[in-house]
Amino acid sequence: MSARMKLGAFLWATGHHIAAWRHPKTHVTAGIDIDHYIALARTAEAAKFDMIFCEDAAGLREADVGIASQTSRSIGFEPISLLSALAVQTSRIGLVSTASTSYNEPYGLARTFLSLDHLSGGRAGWNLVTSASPIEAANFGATGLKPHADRYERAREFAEVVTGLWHGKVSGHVGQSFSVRDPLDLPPSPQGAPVMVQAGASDVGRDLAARTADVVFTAAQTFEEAKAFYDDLKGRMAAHGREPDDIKIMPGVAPVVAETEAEAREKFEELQELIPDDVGVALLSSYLSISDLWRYPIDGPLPELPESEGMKSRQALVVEQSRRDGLNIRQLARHFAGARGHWRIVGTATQVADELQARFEGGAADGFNVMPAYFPGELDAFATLVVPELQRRGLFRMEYEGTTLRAHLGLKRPS
Ligand SMILES: Cc1cc2nc3c(=O)[nH]c(=O)nc-3n(C[C@H](O)[C@H](O)[C@H](O)COP(=O)(O)O)c2cc1C
Repeated sequence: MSARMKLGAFLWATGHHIAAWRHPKTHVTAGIDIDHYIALARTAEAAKFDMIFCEDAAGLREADVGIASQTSRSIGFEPISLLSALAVQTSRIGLVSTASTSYNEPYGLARTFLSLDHLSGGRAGWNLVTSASPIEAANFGATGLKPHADRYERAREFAEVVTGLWHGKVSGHVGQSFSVRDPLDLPPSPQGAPVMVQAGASDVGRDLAARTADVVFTAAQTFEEAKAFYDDLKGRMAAHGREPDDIKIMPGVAPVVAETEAEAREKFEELQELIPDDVGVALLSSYLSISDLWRYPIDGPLPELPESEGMKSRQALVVEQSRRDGLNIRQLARHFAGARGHWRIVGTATQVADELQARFEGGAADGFNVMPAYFPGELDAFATLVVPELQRRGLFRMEYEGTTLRAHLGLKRPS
């Protein structure tokens, strides 16, 4: 466990709550508003966050364009372009974005991230993803989504070539998927090389992370899930000659925080009320793997469901919750769409800090990737209420000690 927790600010257009775009304190074009992002990055930097993180997918986020256009991330910048602009508007905070190993080539991607690392003075990070969505696949040829194992095999070689190029060790790579003749036209950056981030959850995804990642994001609801993931991943590292502390594991957390618990609950309920029924029902349908849920009365119970061929565990979870709490379709849709499967804490700064501290000190996290419900309000609330509470408890830095992302994270400079 690290001495102090690491914090990431996961930036996402109007916010992480699916209905954030309808909130009166957001604006729908936030995803393409550079001033909005500059303000968020500066807030996170003033609060001494380790990094900001921008996710990505080269395609719409929902298969149905009508539904996609009614969620909080329907328009947004390509993230590496965005972070290049933010690099010159900030001076300390780490700049991390996703890029796909399925729809890029390693030489170009290595060059782009190492350039970002240079122009930010050593603050860049790459979240390696293999891209699991068939929606993206359809934008890169007609052959559809490649099998999971093939995507990870390509990702393994991709990561090897990229890190080799960053460390000046590749020339003449000829492998299964890639062939690269020359080194990059860039020297190592002030932090040596960009930070490698991953969020794979599968067995092969965890193995790749154990071998190559510096930071790992995860989605875990309970302490037990988070702890099991943490122990499993750290346990895989010795096989690759690495120490447990060489990877920082940062589960996502979606807090809604206010001065009083009642106020926090009110804020959360206000967001829940904003979820359009058709969006809630569409997302619930996908969890249940049925297409005609919209035919049933929204204030009535779930219909009898055929056995799922999709996400069996997710279907069972929804059915169980509807039985246990007597929830109708509308209530279930709001419950699952609003949280989107992430760990949510609604409460005061003390309550949020207590929960983060328990996971951090209980060996289930090295830090957290904070996913504010809407921007800028909930990032401001976390920065002004929760961060000072964590600092008061000695759990988070008061000042940056270094200038690079590796220095913030306490990571060794790559050799
Ligand atoms: C916090 C977090 C952020 C993620 N960001 C992205 C992203 O930006 N783009 C993407 O395609 N997948 C993203 N993912 C999905 C993971 O990369 C991965 O595909 C998923 O966890 C399933 O694991 P597997 O690929 O090993 O099966 C993210 C996951 C988490 C937990």
